[in-house]
Amino acid sequence: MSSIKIECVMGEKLRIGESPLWEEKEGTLLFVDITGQKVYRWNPASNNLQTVSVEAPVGSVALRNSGSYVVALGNKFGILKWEDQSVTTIAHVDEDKPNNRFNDGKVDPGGRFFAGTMAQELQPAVVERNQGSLFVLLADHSVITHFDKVDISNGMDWSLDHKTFFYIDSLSYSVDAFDYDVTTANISNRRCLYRLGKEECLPDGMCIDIEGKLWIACYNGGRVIRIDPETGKNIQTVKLPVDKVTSCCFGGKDYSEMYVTSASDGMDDQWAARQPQSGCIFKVS
Ligand SMILES: O=C(O)[C@H](O)[C@@H](O)[C@H](O)[C@H](O)CO
Ligand SMILES: [Zn+2]
Repeated sequence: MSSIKIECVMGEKLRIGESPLWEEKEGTLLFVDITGQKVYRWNPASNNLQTVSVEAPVGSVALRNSGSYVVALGNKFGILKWEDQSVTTIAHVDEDKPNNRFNDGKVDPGGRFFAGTMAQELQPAVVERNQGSLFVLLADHSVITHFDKVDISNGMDWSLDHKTFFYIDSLSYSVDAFDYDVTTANISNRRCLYRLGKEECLPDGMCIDIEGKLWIACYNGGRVIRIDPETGKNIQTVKLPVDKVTSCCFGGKDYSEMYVTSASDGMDDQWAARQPQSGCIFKVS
């Protein structure tokens, strides 16, 4: 990425765009609008945009081998069948915390679905603290709880050798690393890899690139940053024309493009007028 091009490619204004994911087989980008309670499938080549409305805030979506999707919806894991727009619940979490909802999630290198929860926000980034947990959905639909006392469970990914799990609890302003055992999904030895600076603001979604470097979406920081997990240093900053940058993933031909989601919830009229593309999806190439 020596000379960088940033384009707004999907102009529908989402409330909280999140969980972008490239579906290679279809050549489509999947993503959710959390508070808009929708899952989207968008084909950049044809610009065809499909939507499924769901009955609760949807934090994340992931692919299944069978062609359907798994969603982290409200306080449930569900299977989404696109053809009949149906969601079937397969597991519940946080049943003692009716104000909680799922947030970001991702499939690990062993095919398990990791997703975390948080208390519903009173306004963006304002939550009752310590209410969330990080969960793992296994193939047999049983659920493991990795840890609790999370403020806003957010971005995650795994190192290319599968030995490290990277995780963000947004209000800690930190990107953390754990040792990872891909045979058992065990995590251990939590440490801070990178602490966000003032201008970077809140860490939100993240993804890893083919060189093993991490890309972090900076909510209210208007940028994505590239972190070297070996040195814990910021090695690149890419600014976007909106402040509420929420998540990122690689996709497109040979995964050579980065798609970045954004949000529009929580902006007053003046702020929204200054950044009319808030809530859109950007392509960085
Ligand atoms: O998208 C998410 O992860 C949360 O649901 C959002 O509400 C914000 O990003 C959060 O407030 C900032 O961390
Ligand atoms: Zn997020």
